[in-house]
Amino acid sequence: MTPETLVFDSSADLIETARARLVDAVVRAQEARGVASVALTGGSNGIGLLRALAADSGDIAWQRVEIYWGDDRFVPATHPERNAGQAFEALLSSVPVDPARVHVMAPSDGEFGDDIEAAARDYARLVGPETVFDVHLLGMGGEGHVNSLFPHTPATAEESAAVVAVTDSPKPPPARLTLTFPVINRSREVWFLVSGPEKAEAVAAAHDGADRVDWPCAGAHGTEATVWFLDQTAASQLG
Ligand SMILES: O=C1O[C@H](COP(=O)(O)O)[C@@H](O)[C@H](O)[C@H]1O
Repeated sequence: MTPETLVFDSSADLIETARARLVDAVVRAQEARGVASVALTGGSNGIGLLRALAADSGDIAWQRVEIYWGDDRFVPATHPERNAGQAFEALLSSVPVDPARVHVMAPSDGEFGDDIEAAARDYARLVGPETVFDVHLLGMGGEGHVNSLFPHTPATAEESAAVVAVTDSPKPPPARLTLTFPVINRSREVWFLVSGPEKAEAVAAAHDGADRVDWPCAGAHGTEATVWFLDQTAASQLG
């Protein structure tokens, strides 16, 4: 399926359109199935989108949103690099979510202590074989990583486990938990939120059908839609 690629003058414009479309996607999912399911991402635009939603989340019924994370850093719960902590600060502490529907990945001082493999198995059990995200949000690194799936790593090659532990992430912090491609790619919609000239080569590689081993961003797609929200600099190498 051909991805939809939207190019904006600025990341602020990108975020505002993604916000409006996410409100619409969540409301439609709630109308169709009662509960919407969203996988969040960290990163500048991912957290910017959550801030924008805190200001205006339209008709979203927050009690009926299942919230997951695509990845998180395996550091103490209060560490500033936790994607979950940033998401709570940006949005989740100010909207009426159902705590039982907010599925945080374990931190390194949580119930599994520093046993990152046990933490990965636990999140894989939680996600199970059935969970399908209505929208899986993705940021992207300049080398094309999405979630914590980096080029030329076992996590990126994973074909069965839903969640894996990463202990040598090239981007700090080194210890992370991440959803894998089998789970990302059963999402109804996968949205990339990408800005900055350092991301342009990876954006172009994904659009040119690169191998996900080299450019992990090339391997992520939704079953119903794949949408790239780009600023002009990130789109600058598109043909
Ligand atoms: O390490 C990570 O980076 C990506 C992208 O971050 P950005 O600030 O360059 O947009 C993020 O999406 C991912 O969740 C995170 O763990």
